[in-house]
Amino acid sequence: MSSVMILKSLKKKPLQTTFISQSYTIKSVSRYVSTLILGEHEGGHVKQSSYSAITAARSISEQNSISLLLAGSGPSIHKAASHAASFHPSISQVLVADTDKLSHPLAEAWAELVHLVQKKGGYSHIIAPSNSFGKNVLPRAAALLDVSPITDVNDISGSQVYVRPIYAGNALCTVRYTGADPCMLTIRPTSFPVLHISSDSKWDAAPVSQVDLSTYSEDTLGKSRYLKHTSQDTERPDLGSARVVVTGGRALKSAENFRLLEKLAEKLGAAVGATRAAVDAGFVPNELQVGQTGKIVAPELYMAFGVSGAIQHLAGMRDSKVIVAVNKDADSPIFQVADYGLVADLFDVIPQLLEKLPQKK
Ligand SMILES: Cc1cc2nc3c(=O)[nH]c(=O)nc-3n(C[C@H](O)[C@H](O)[C@H](O)COP(=O)(O)OP(=O)(O)OC[C@H]3O[C@@H](n4cnc5c(N)ncnc54)[C@H](O)[C@@H]3O)c2cc1C
Repeated sequence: MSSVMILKSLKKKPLQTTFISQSYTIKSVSRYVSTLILGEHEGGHVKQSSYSAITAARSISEQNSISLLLAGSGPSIHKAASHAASFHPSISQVLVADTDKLSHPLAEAWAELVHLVQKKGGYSHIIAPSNSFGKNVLPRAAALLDVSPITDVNDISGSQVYVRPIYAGNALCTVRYTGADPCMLTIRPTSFPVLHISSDSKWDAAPVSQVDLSTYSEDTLGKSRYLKHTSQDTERPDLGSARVVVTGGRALKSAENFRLLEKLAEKLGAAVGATRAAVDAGFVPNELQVGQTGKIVAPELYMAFGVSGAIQHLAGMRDSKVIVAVNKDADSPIFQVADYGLVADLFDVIPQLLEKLPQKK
């Protein structure tokens, strides 16, 4: 690596844009705030993205009364509910909708459930993570409740003022919600780190209550049918929540060459990501795509190999804490967002990294 040039660049920050009508002023409105979080669970545990939604709810108001809604059937939902009830003192209650009709997270069935729970609970806010689950369920539930949702929120400046990216993340837009309750949001989990509390803190676990499903309408349930669930069968961390991500672009040239990146990921305990060009070329499956039409990630370390840095790709990774880019072309746009840049051939760099990095224990 001796003959390569190292670039240190200033990260370009997205433009901050405020689209608030002049007649409004930003101030926190003092009123009773209660939030329903749409929670996802797997294997008896609530997913981290749902806990990020709790952090977002706390940003709306510290006095927020937060209810976490879980749905499904069997012992795993009760295990997840019991974990969640003692996860953080800001959780006021855990609601469990225990029915076979919700064993699989079908959007229509969930939307109907949210409609029912909102009618009973009268929450001022409803929040879901901005992932396939939240993006699927929340707009449908919003339509049933006749409100307009705000999506992809990455900052909260008051109980009704939210920041969200526009133009593929090149500008941030501040919006004020002026509609009727509930104000419905999808939030970017990477922007709201999960709240942790020291293990010696003591508080009473939140109550776990069953949702009364006697009026749960099944009318909408015939519109979609559950077929099967496939998930990444890997010991590597999940791309959406990994601390380190190594991403390859079109320059990798083949699925076989992506094995190099996988070996690097194994050494670093990282998740593997890819650009859309690499996915479209069939080097890796679609679920590894990072970007505007792929996953949004914000790891501690993002390493991009042979990635040009198209705006649609940057939209999915520019919030990463440290970005390292390796590219043959010194003028490649990826260097505008990189903290550390290496102008080099990835086929020289990756084998050297593999040789020098110790095996992860
Ligand atoms: C509506 C829409 C949505 C999109 N959504 C996404 C999205 O979600 N995610 C996404 O990634 N893209 C998305 N795209 C595509 C995006 O515009 C780019 O085409 C894509 O990101 C480019 O991928 P790439 O960087 O792998 O390929 P290229 O742009 O072809 O870049 C390859 C890079 O590799 C470098 N290189 C070549 N050989 C080597 C080598 N041996 N060593 C080191 N460097 C080398 C080159 O200098 C170049 O910079 C979208 C496009 C559209 C229109």
